[in-house]
Amino acid sequence: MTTTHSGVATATRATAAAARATDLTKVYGQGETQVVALDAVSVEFRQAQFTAIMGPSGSGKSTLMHCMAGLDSISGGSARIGETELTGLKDKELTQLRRDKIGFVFQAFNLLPTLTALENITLPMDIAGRKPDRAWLDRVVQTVGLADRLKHRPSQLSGGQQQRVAVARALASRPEIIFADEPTGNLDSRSGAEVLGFLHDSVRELGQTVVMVTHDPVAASYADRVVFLADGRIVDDIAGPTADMVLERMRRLSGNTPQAPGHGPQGRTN
Ligand SMILES: Nc1ncnc2c1ncn2[C@@H]1O[C@H](COP(=O)(O)OP(=O)(O)OP(=O)(O)O)[C@@H](O)[C@H]1O
Repeated sequence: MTTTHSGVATATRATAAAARATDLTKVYGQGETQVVALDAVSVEFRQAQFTAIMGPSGSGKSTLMHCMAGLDSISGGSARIGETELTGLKDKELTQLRRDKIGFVFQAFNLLPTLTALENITLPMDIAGRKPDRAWLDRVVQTVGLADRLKHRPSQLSGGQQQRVAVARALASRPEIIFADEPTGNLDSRSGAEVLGFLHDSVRELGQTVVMVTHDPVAASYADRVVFLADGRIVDDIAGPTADMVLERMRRLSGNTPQAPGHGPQGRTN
């Protein structure tokens, strides 16, 4: 059993795979300029689990996320979202899969300035012509603590609140999986901690599956599990991470000194 950030055991209830890569290989370029960004990576992201992906710069974190989210083609092996194999899907089918089954949170909040928070949250569903499930939307809004900010426009919200709107937008359609790429990269430590707390709550309280790329050991400590990449391969995989455990692994991998715990968003250090 794994005890999470808030002391609630969730890992054991997570069994089925929300996404899976098998011998996933990604090669960029040809001949002398060829780069093997992913070298036969096999990994599974289980439902209702929060996974952080870490590794030195250039280790393949973004490539893994992009290939698994159908944002980039793969050179070999396979990638699945739920039971759907991404290889062989036509562009239109991939677009539909991303729209229906995947939520994205990026470092930049990507909100539309002329829309209110609520309109931003429901925009992807409005575009898809889908009616939001009211009860679910209410729960999402409560979970991310935005109930009294729904009529505000992005410019009237703090950075942390804007990123919470982006998290709510990703959650609104109840995707199979949310991929978050450095979601706290633009936030101060307090706002970062808030957003990580909400991502964590969305896993624990709403059963969401979240996969997050981060460079920050403290951010990773909010996850149930951390997968480490180096040179396009998975080199470590730890459950119930603390910032100190992650920092120590990062040090071993990179030889550099990454950010010390306490300088990023406040997270678990014990
Ligand atoms: N479009 C591309 N064309 C050629 N090489 C690429 C491309 N995208 C990534 N790479 C290479 O693939 C490798 C993995 O890159 P990737 O961006 O996935 O690493 P990362 O771990 O996310 O790095 P960072 O932490 O710096 O964002 C690197 O060597 C990178 O230079």
